[in-house]
Amino acid sequence: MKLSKKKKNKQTVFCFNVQHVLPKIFPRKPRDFSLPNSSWGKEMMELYNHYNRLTADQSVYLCCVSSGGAYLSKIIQSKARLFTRNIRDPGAAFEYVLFFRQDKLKCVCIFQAGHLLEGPPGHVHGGAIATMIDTVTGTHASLLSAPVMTANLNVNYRSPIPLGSTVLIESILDKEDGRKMYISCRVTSTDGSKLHTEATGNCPQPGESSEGPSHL
Ligand SMILES: CCCCCCCCCCCCCCCC(=O)SCCNC(=O)CCNC(=O)[C@H](O)C(C)(C)COP(=O)(O)OP(=O)(O)OC[C@H]1O[C@@H](n2cnc3c(N)ncnc32)[C@H](O)[C@@H]1OP(=O)(O)O
Repeated sequence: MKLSKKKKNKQTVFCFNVQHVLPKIFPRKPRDFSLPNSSWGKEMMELYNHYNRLTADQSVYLCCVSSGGAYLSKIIQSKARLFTRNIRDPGAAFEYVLFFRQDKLKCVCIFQAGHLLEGPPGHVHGGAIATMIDTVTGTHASLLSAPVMTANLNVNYRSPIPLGSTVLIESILDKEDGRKMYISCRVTSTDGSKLHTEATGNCPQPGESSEGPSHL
């Protein structure tokens, strides 16, 4: 993948290490699902290496175990898994890694869509795309403040994503208004030439009276 000079300059600021945040949230050392595995295609690897080079350390995150809410039964709590990381077969479903700019105003996610995510024949299911957008906007908003819940997500599907392909999901903070964070997101081909999906989300920090994201 060739990156234009302009794009390179823009991307050199992605250097926030999400792992620094994790110990506060997850008491056990999680398996890092964002590390490369044998299912990652050439494009996914090249992009990963590109963004990783811009970081001082490995700027990757993700764990599959959810700590679960106190209201859950012990059985459900022990079996709870982060939805996007609950399929152990590498490459079968959601393969992704997130990078954040140091000021946290922008985030980029490299996403390779596996064969279990089929919707229309040969293409990715709209719910799977929305799941990834929700993951990116929700994680982005959580890093900006504190764990959030998605209150509203508007998704416009512009062109289908071929199954097995790698795409970029980029989010930016549009506006912060008290507890509410407005984040917009674009899913594009890796060279940015094709727009697949656009979305806007409102992710407030839950108020004291609401249940809140106890799993984070
Ligand atoms: C720390 C680093 C961590 C990093 C590592 C993270 C790891 C993690 C990885 C996984 C990342 C996955 C991320 C998934 C994110 C979900 O998928 S969350 C699951 C889906 N969402 C839900 O289930 C939320 C259900 N809804 C609710 O619980 C409550 O409605 C909410 C959203 C918490 C808000 O309730 P509340 O706190 O009582 O707030 P409320 O006063 O009603 O409203 C607050 C403000 O938001 C506005 N609002 C409320 N609802 C709406 C709406 N639907 N539309 C527009 N505005 C609304 C209100 O108008 C209000 O505005 P103001 O009046 O203040 O101007």
